[in-house]
Amino acid sequence: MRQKLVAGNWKMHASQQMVTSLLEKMLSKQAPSAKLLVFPPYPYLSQAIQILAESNIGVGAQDCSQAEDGAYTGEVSATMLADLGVSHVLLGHSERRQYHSETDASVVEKAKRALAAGIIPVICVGETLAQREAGETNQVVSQQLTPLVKQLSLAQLQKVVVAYEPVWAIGTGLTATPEQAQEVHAFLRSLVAKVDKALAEKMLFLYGGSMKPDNAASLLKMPDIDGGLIGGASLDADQFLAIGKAAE
Ligand SMILES: O=C(CO)COP(=O)(O)O
Repeated sequence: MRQKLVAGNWKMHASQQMVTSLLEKMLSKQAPSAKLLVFPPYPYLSQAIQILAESNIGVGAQDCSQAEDGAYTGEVSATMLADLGVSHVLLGHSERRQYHSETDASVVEKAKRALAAGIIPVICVGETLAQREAGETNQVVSQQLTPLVKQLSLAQLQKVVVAYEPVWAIGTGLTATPEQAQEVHAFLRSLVAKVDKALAEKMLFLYGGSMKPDNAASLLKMPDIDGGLIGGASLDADQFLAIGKAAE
C-alpha cells in the first residue's frame, strides 16, 4: 500500500504574513491521513519549517542547484536546503523547463545533489498540448524520466517521487480526466518496472494540473495516482486540506 502524498507548490506567491496565516490555518484544522507537504519560495523556507516544526507537514524547496557549492551567484545548493531542514525538492517543473532552460540532464544532476544531501527529489514530467495532440505524450514523458531511471542507482531511485503534470493543465483550469492521467501514470510506472518491478510498485506518482477539491477524489481513486501536486488550490488552507481529505 502506497501512502498518498498531497503537496502544495506555492510557486512565486508568498509574504511573511501570508505564510503565517496560511500555515496556522492549516494547523488549526484536523489533519488528513495523507502526508502533506508545502513548497514555499526560498526566502520563506525557514519560517515555514519553524511554524510546522511540531506537525507532520513537511517542507520542500522549488529547485536546487546542480553544483555543490562555489561561485554560482543566485543559486541555492541542496546542502543548504538540508541544513535548513528541507525534506523534499521539486525538480524539472515545466515552468523551470520553459523559463529557466531546465533540461533532463540538469534534472538528473540536481537529483543526485539532492539525494546526496538526504533530500527527496520530486521530479516533474509532462507534455504540452501540441505534444498530446500529436500523440507524443508517452514519448515525451519517457524522454523526461528515462535518464533518471538509467543514471540513478536502485537505492537512489527508491527515494524519488515523480509528478506527472501535463503542461496544458497547469493553471488553466483544464484537468486531465482521471482516465487520461491514469494511463500516463501506469505508463510511467511501467518504465520503472523495466528496471525493478518491486521498486515500481512502491514509487509514488503524483498528478498535478488544476487539481481542486471538486476533481481531486476522482483522480486520486485511480490505481496509479498516489497523490497530487497542487498549485493554485494549495494557497487556500481549506481547499488544500479538502484535497488532502480526498486522498484518504
Ligand atoms: O504546476 C502545478 C503544481 O506544480 C499545478 O498548478 P495548478 O494546480 O495551479 O494548475
